[in-house]
Amino acid sequence: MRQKVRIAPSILSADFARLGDEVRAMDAAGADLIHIDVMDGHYVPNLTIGPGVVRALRPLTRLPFDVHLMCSPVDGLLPAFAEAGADILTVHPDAGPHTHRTVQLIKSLGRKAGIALNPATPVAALDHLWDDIDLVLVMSVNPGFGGQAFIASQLDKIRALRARIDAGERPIDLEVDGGVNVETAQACVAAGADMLVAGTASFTGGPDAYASNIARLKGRP
Ligand SMILES: O=C(CO)[C@@H](O)[C@H](O)COP(=O)(O)O
Ligand SMILES: [Fe+2]
Repeated sequence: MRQKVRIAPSILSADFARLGDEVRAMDAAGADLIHIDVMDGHYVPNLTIGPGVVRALRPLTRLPFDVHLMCSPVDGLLPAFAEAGADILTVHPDAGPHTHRTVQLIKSLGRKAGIALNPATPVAALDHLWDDIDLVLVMSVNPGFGGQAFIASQLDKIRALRARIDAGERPIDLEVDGGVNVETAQACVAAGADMLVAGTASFTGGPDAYASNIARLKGRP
C-alpha cells in the first residue's frame, strides 16, 4: 500500500446493546479512530446517535472521535457534539446554506473540521474552503446506511483530491466512507486515501475477529 492508513470503525455496525464494550474492543483491536455516524431522519432517512451517547462513550477510550454529521441544519448541533467529546466534526456542504460559516464555527469550538462529499458532489464544492478544513471525507456510498456497496466511480475523486491536497501547503486528511472492505480498501489507498471508515468490515465476525479485521484493512495478511 502507498502509505500508512488509519482505520476508523463506524459504530453504526456495532452491537448497540453493548456499545461501550464494542468501542473498548475496537480500541484494543488496533483501531485508530472511532467513527460516529449522526443521522437526523431528515437529511438522510435514518436516525442514529446524539451527543448524549458520545458523552457516555468518551471516557472509555483515548482514540479520537470522528463524528460524521448527516444533519440539516447542522450548525445548532455542533456545540453539543464538541462539548460531548468529538475531535473531528464533519459536515455535508449541501446540508446547509453557508458551509464556510459552519467550518468557522467548528474551528471556533476548537475541533477539526471535515467536509463530506456525497457521490454526486464535485470536488469544486471545496473551492472556498481549502484554507480552513482539516479533512475531506469522500462518501463512496449514498449516506444513510451501513452495509452498502462501494461506488467505484469515487476512486477518480479520491485521486483528484490527493493531487489537490499534495499541491497545497496544509496537511489535510483524506478519508473514504462506505463499502470499504479488504479489496476496496486497497483501491482507496492506491488512489490516495489515508483514512478509511469501515463499519461492516470492522465489526463482522464479532469481537474475536476485530484485530484481524483491522489488520487486514490496513493491508496486513
Ligand atoms: O456514513 C456512513 C453511511 O452513511 C458510513 O459511515 C457507514 O456506517 C459505513 O458502513 P459500511 O459501509 O462500512 O458498512
Ligand atoms: Fe460515516
